[in-house]
Amino acid sequence: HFPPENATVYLGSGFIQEALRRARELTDAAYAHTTDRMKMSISEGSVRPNDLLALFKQTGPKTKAHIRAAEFLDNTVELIREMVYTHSMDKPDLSELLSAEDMETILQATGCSAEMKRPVCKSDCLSKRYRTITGHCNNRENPQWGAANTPYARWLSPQYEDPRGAPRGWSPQHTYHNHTLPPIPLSDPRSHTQSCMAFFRSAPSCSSPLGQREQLNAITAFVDSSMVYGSSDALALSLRNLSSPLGLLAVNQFHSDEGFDFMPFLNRTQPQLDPCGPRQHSDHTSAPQQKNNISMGNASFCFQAGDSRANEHLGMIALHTLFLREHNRLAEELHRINPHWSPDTLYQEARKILGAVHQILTWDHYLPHVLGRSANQILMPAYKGYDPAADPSISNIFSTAAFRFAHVTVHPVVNRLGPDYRLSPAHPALPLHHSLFSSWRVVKEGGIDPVLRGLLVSPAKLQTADQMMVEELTERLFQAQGGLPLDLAALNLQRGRDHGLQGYSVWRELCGLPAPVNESALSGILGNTALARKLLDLYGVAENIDVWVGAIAEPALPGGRVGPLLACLIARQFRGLRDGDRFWWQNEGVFSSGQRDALRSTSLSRIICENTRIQQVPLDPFTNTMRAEELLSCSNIQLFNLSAWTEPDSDPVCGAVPRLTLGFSVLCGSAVFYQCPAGFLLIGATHVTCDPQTHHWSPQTPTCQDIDECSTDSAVCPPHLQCFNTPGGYTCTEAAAPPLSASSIAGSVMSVLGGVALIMLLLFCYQRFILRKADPPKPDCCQRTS
Ligand code: HEM
Repeated sequence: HFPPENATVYLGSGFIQEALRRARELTDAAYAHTTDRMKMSISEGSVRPNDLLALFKQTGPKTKAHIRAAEFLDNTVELIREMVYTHSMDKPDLSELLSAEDMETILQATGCSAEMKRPVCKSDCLSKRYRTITGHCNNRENPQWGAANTPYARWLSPQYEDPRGAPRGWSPQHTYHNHTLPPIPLSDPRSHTQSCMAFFRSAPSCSSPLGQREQLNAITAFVDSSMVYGSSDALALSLRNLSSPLGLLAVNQFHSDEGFDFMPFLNRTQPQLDPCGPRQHSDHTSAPQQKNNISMGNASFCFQAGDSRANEHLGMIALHTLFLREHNRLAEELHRINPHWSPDTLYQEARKILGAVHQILTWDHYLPHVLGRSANQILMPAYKGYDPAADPSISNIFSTAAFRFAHVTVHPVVNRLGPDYRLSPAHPALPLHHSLFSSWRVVKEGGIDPVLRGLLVSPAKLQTADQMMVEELTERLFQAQGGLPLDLAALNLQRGRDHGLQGYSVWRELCGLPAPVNESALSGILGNTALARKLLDLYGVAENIDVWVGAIAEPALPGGRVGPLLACLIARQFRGLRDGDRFWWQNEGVFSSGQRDALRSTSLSRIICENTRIQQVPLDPFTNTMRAEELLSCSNIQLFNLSAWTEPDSDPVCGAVPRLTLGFSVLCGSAVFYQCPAGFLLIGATHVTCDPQTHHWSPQTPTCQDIDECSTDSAVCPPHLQCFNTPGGYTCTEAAAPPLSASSIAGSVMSVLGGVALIMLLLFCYQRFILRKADPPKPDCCQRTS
């Protein structure tokens, strides 16, 4: 079966099939192992900190399918390599040994072929108006750019320890610039209780079958409020309230926040695995009542949102809840001004507004504080319109290192404040690890308002060289969920190696910043000789420093929270996300100029005022508010005026927009699109267009016709019940008689009343003319009853 030396013969199908068979077995065994591990967690009745890491990833069915295919592919390629090596003792170059057909066979068999298929993009007016949920087709030429379940972009090629993707530092003997990479130091307090910290590699993606390992981004890259709506169609659908005619998102059916909604609970099939409830022995600082598991029926405690990290921190829960409420508020308001819009249109328009709001809050209100005003001006020049050549995909360096800068800004204490912005005994301040995965606290401890007030007036942690990350994150991460705690700093460093990120100096060079060649250069860059020495003691040379730690060690730029390297990397990512987004809120044609003007006035404070009971807010929630006197009353905050979303009722050329008496319509360009309510069928065209020649709408306006479910589907009711059609629905009843409509009920009441009146009259006549025979009869009296 094997090619002779120096032959350019391909491996052949028998060989490929054997590799595929063994790789499938290996992959299945790995999945079975994970299932067993999960079963063990269930039988132990606990979620271990490492299981929580798995929860961090958005593993919907589509992501799972891609990961499985990629792992199958990875195992196949690895096996082929091994099989060739054992036979020829030669380091194989698979690109020479696998023909194009062999490669196609492998991609088909593993499922990667289907995963990498170019999506078909719709081009009707409404598809051009709204983003897809998955982010596909934003870029028409490169429809995968920025989409969910695509690999992270690389700005620098990866550097692994072998040609495939072994993590940097995997082999203790492997050296980098004559130095080994440092392991977690032995002085770690955990070394008494655990010899190592479990770590799972990020899943590979299908994208580079024979090349180096790439990781998968399961969510959309775009700042599109996907944390509210989800990044997969299935999740997006499950987050909606499909029975509402208002395009609302589903809300919690068990609890409300004094009239305001909570997110629904996640419907977990294994409630034991839910990490969000109070823990029986979480630890000694919990109040006794918090230690008892509170029953929520069969529902789980974790909230369901568009992003799986929603429950990770109380602040995240509060913000996710806030945006859910804002969607529903917007949809209701839009319905008020456009009652002819369908639930889908209301959902999409509210989603579009929330996406724009999120972009404005991020770019205009948040980023300048991260980069510093002057760096922001230089690195984030004014918007010049959509650039189809700009790739918005999230880069590996951004997610694995740069945007994790914020881990060093996380405060160790979560303040929850009362209406007077003071700590109150009702909801005391919490150590950070008690606020992780603790959704029950907003349900049972005063809703989201105290958490939001805490966020509004508590400063972020200031990063210092001697305490980069708080111990709450390095010593107690997920401790309250049981098991041995994790260390977020160690995870960040190891993740960087797992993803093959190159060292600190190389990234500085990419940014046009001088690479530190010696200790004094590094001391100059870090503004701290002791820190520079410590890093060089550990890593030997600056090229070896793990980029995350090198980057956060740089002092912040004036008015910002990050140093020059992070500013460069973060700004580059955000420029791509802005310029490469066809639905960017300022891109011509996305919103009207009136709508853009309204959007410009948006603020996080306004959203808080409109969706909570909070009465006082800072003018700019992204700057630190020190004193209660600096707060403004909500009545002084500019409200969001949606009048620019009122749809015109006439077209300049064709006049009045043809609407449906029963049914929905929406104007898109010079066309009107129609939809019928559930239970009705659209008869006629799905849309009509304004004909500039005739000045008429054509073709004819459609109508909505009631569907007779009883005659179209005989099995609609159980066999022993009879089906009766009603407008938009049907009923199943035992009685043979049809259910009464409103008009027939009124008719029946009239008949009964008439009958009673008749009897009364007969009685009256009987008494008067039969019992009292002496009186003369009055014919008109009895005549009236006839
Ligand atoms: C209490 C607050 C936070 C906690 C407990 C937390 C925890 C975590 C954990 C456990 C991971 C996964 C680590 C790994 O295995 O690689 C992670 C990843 C990450 N975190 Fe945080 N984090 C927090 C706040 C933040 C903030 C404020 C930001 C940014 C503004 C942030 C940005 C990120 C990013 C970008 C990733 C990588 C995501 C990915 O690629 O999947 N985190 N965080």
